[in-house]
Amino acid sequence: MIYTVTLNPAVDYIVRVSDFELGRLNRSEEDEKYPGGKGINVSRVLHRLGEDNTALGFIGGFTGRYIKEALEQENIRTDFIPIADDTRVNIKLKTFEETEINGKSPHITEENKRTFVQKLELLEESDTLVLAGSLPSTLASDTYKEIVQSATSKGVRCYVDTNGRALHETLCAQPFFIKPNHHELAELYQESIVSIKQAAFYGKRLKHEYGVPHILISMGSQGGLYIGKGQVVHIQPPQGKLIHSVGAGDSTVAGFLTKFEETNDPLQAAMYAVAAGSASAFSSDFCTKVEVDHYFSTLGAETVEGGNGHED
Ligand SMILES: Nc1ncnc2c1ncn2[C@@H]1O[C@H](COP(=O)(O)OP(=O)(O)OP(=O)(O)O)[C@@H](O)[C@H]1O
Ligand SMILES: O=P(O)(O)OC[C@@]1(O)O[C@H](CO)[C@@H](O)[C@@H]1O
Repeated sequence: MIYTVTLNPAVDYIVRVSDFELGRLNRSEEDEKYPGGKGINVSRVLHRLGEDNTALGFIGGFTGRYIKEALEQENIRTDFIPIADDTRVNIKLKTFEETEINGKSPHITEENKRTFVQKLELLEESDTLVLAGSLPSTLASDTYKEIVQSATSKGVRCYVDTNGRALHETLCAQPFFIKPNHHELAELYQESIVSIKQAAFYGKRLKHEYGVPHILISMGSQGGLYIGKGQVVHIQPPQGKLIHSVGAGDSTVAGFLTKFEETNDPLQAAMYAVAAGSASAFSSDFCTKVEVDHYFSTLGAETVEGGNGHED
């Protein structure tokens, strides 16, 4: 079974205002609400790609109820832990550019955390765990690291998509897969990364230092760079018009996981990941399987260095 974990979910409130002015009353032309948070987005895309999964995490209040109901309407199983505070609301303001204001995280008590850890104790060897998004501020920065250590010791495959200190600490627990974007990778090394060559350099360094088996660096309109054993491969994204980039990275994670489960081939998985990320970036909601399969059939991969892309 695949489980996604969103410790800090959100209702994503997407507001379109074409002539937005700071300090004035602005009225939206269109607004939409979605159940959000990175793990929840991964759950939604996995489901669209045909992968049965269960969404875990903490939810509370009217916003939490909305998330649970919205997921259940899409036939996605949930097993959230209720908390006292309201789940946050994240504002995605679309003017001539995209501006995000992510809400403050709710309080997670020690008791909430204990209940969650007990739930994870039931994981089995054949399970896959996706840990995605920020940590609520009341949880320690090594929370993902602890979860990955414990799950990996049982043979559970852990996919991690987070940033900053939480990512840095989790690397020591050697998750099966990580998907930093190039800004997150740059932050780890306090460097600037803009080119594929720079991303390859720091991605290889990260692999050498921490031994994470599968690293996919997402690079927005430059596609993705996969770094595996003896493989450093760049996948150029398909052509298309950017409509909504929020959740493109989560679609990338879901794409990799879906194809890897099917083929056990990381290069195919990385290509499917880029196809899924781009298909979501090119639509106003998330990608559909038809779109992802179509883009996947058009993609190629180019070895940056370190083998022909098919070595293990
Ligand atoms: N402008 C674009 N054109 C084509 N593909 C894109 C574009 N932006 C994003 N993508 C696709 O989506 C994938 C993930 O994008 P990105 O690197 O921006 O992830 P991210 O920063 O984690 O995103 P987010 O946090 O918004 O979910 C890319 O690897 C690429 O395949
Ligand atoms: O604040 P975090 O947890 O880092 O990111 C949360 C978030 O911005 O990420 C998702 C897109 O990837 C959105 O659904 C959500 O609002």
